[in-house]
Amino acid sequence: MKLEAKGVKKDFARGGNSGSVLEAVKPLDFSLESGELVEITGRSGSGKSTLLSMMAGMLVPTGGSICIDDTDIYSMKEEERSRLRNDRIGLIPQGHTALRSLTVLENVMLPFVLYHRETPPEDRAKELLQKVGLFDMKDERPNALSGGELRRMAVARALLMKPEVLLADEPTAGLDDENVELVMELLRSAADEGASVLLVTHENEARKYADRVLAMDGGRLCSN
Ligand SMILES: Nc1ncnc2c1ncn2[C@@H]1O[C@H](COP(=O)(O)OP(=O)(O)OP(=O)(O)O)[C@@H](O)[C@H]1O
Repeated sequence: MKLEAKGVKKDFARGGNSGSVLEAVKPLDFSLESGELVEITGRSGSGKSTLLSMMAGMLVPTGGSICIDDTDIYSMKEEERSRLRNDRIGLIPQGHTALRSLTVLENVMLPFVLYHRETPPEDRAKELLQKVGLFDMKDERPNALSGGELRRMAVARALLMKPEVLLADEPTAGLDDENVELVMELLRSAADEGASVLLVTHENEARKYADRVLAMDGGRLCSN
């Protein structure tokens, strides 16, 4: 699946009623093909997460379009876009997004629970928990997990539905070298199996897994 940003931009209102605007993402073009892993680096505040949220169908651009296989996702009805997000896009957002009332296994199965009615993919969820080293914690509640363990749980959740597009915002934040490698290998495997993978990271270690490394600076994207 091809994910493409065409002249996409995002402005945020700044300074209350002063009418000033922050151009968090300046008009840019970017495309992500099946089977490739692209890394975006850049200073804090340069617009990386804003771009990723727009690509994920979570944040309406101020201008331009985000297309999946030539369909503008923001021209879809909200319900259709949310189904597309759930079925075809795996998102690892910044920070922690665990539901505290569910177990680790149930948290990983969430993308399934939201829309599907057939047999839950429990075996796949367990296999992913094994891969991220959390199988023994599958029945715990998220508050028993460390920050790094919660990140790894989010990686397993994003991979559950074998998404065609995987968008990861700092998926290795707070992980030790061994776990950075483990998570990067999972993202690389997803790309090798045909997913389009976009990764925002400050992690130097991630470079060796990427097909392309781009840098964001002041809302602009350039090759690195
Ligand atoms: N909802 C919002 N409302 C107003 N300004 C915002 C909003 N979200 C982001 N910004 C601003 O847009 C700019 C880009 O933010 P963004 O989170 O995309 O940066 P980033 O490169 O991902 O940073 P970091 O590496 O720290 O996560 C920042 O100046 C930020 O303050």
